Amino acid sequence: MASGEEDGALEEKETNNKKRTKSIIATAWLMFYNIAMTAGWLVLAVAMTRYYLQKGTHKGLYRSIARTLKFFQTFALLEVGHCAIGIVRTSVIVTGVQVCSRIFMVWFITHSIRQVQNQESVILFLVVWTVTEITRYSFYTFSLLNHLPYFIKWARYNMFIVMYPLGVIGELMTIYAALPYVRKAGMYSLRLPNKYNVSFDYYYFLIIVMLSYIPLFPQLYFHMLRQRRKVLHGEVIVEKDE
Ligand SMILES: CCCCCCCCCCCCC/C=C/C(=O)SCCNC(=O)CCNC(=O)[C@H](O)C(C)(C)COP(=O)(O)OP(=O)(O)OC[C@H]1O[C@@H](n2cnc3c(N)ncnc32)[C@H](O)[C@@H]1OP(=O)(O)O
Repeated sequence: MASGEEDGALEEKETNNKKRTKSIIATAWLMFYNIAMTAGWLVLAVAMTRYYLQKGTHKGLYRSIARTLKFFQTFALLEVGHCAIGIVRTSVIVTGVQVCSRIFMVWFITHSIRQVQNQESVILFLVVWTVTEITRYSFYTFSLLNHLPYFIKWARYNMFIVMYPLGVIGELMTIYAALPYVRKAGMYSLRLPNKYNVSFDYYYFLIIVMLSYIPLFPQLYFHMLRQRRKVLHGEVIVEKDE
């Protein structure tokens, strides 16, 4: 009987040790990830400011920062993994929509359709993303260190109220500007007849993507408003299973 109890206690101790090791590794990784991302977006902020001050125009700005932007925004795909393996308490779906829409903007719009790269709307979403991400990743970094300055917490849960709609306006205007070029070039489209007997029109796909902002964006926005109430006003919010 006594030996059974001892075995149980030993097992519990081992499980706790494993959990602790796992959480130390996860915290170390998140620390590295958040510092790297804060640094990446800071580099982008400095590069954009320098370009604009030196050239006095936004034309050519996107091309000058494209590589760094593509690298750090693509790296953010790991965030979906963080949620999926449970090292951060965030919904995979919410994070997935957020990250995928950004990856889509970077690779399948701005990178692929050169003619839109000098649009003001590109600069709009770039500036908005940069300000948001510097705040967000420094928020996570300082939270992990248990030394979160109030102004970062405040900025994280207030700036999005304006930044989110501005970012969406920039993104939608850029996709809209891309439409005529996509139609003219028949880009990423598959016409019939072909050996697979399927057709795909990227032009109409983009229109569907634009329309999908209508149901999806409010969900992200209201998710952030709930997070804001929870973190800034201490409200207890029962989240539905996502
Ligand atoms: C095929 C094509 C598909 C296209 C589809 C198109 C449709 C798209 C429609 C929508 C379009 C959106 C466009 C977006 C534009 C912009 O981004 S504009 C710029 C403004 N943007 C924002 O302000 C972004 C706001 N969004 C976010 O912050 C997140 O991405 C989020 C996932 C939406 C919400 O974040 P969430 O993680 O839920 O909230 P938090 O409060 O920050 O965190 C919750 C807890 O998790 C911890 N945590 C999360 N990440 C980390 C991390 N990296 N490191 C450490 N910890 C992390 C966090 O600390 C919280 O923990 P607790 O405090 O313990 O709860």
